[in-house]
Amino acid sequence: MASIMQKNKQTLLQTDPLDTSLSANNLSLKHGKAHIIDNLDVALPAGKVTAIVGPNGCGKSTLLNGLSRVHMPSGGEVLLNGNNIHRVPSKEVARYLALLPQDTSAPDGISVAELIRFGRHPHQSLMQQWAMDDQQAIAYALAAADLNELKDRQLDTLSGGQRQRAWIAMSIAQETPLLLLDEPTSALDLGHQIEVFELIRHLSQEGKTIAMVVHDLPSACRYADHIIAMKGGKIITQGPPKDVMTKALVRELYGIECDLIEDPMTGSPILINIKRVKA
Ligand SMILES: Nc1ncnc2c1ncn2[C@@H]1O[C@H](COP(=O)(O)OP(=O)(O)OP(=O)(O)O)[C@@H](O)[C@H]1O
Repeated sequence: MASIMQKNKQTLLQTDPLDTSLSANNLSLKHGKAHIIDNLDVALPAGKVTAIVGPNGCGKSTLLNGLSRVHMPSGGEVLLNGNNIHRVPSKEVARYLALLPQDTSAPDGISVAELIRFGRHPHQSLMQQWAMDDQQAIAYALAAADLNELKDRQLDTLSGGQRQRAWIAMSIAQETPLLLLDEPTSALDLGHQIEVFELIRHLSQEGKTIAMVVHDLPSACRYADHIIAMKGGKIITQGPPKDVMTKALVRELYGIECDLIEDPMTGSPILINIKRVKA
């Protein structure tokens, strides 16, 4: 039995974050009997920020969960560094890939610092439970998510936005080359949204590959290098924001008319004159 397990397990070892890759071939994902994603091919550009956009229910979270091994495919495969992710031991996957899901839950009474410490679990072994690296990663994550003043508070006493920052900090503390974030700024005030998006950009400049589900199109265009636009479980277009974001796409995705202008500071597309055309 042990030798069969050994044979099926695959090893990933990559030291340069830019060598870490995540892709899917012919990926199909179901909820119960409902086919949500069918035969989808996707590859996250290494070292870049990818924003996944599309209307409610189009399958963005399902795709992210499929890519991160949370959701078992009904067909096709997800490849982490070229290996079928379902054949890689969980702890090894967790050293490469962190997922911040849309719905999070934590044990009752846990503090912010304790939650963030969970992020270090994949790096610990029986021989070495806690090291200087862990301490530094936690200090970095606390500062990055602006949580130093809240680190001893119980998670369930925080506001929704504060709690969201604590979960972001946990993902950052995991120090993985791949970060998959499902609506990481949905509960944040404008100031903290910008901080989180700038942190995401900074992490990608350090070589991390990041995919985030975002509803706010101007933020997706401003902070992502690559947009994946989804509808009905399919990728309808993808590419750099300036190439992808058109009036026709916005109409197709959301049933709204708008004009697009360039942000005078960044050159990224902004929507104006927005009008609903479809009920
Ligand atoms: N646990 C579940 N059981 C059954 N159906 C589900 C489940 N989770 C999601 N679905 C369905 O799968 C489809 C895709 O859902 P998903 O959450 O991936 O969409 P989304 O694009 O992330 O939506 P949103 O923008 O609202 O978060 C929807 O029709 C949804 O109702």
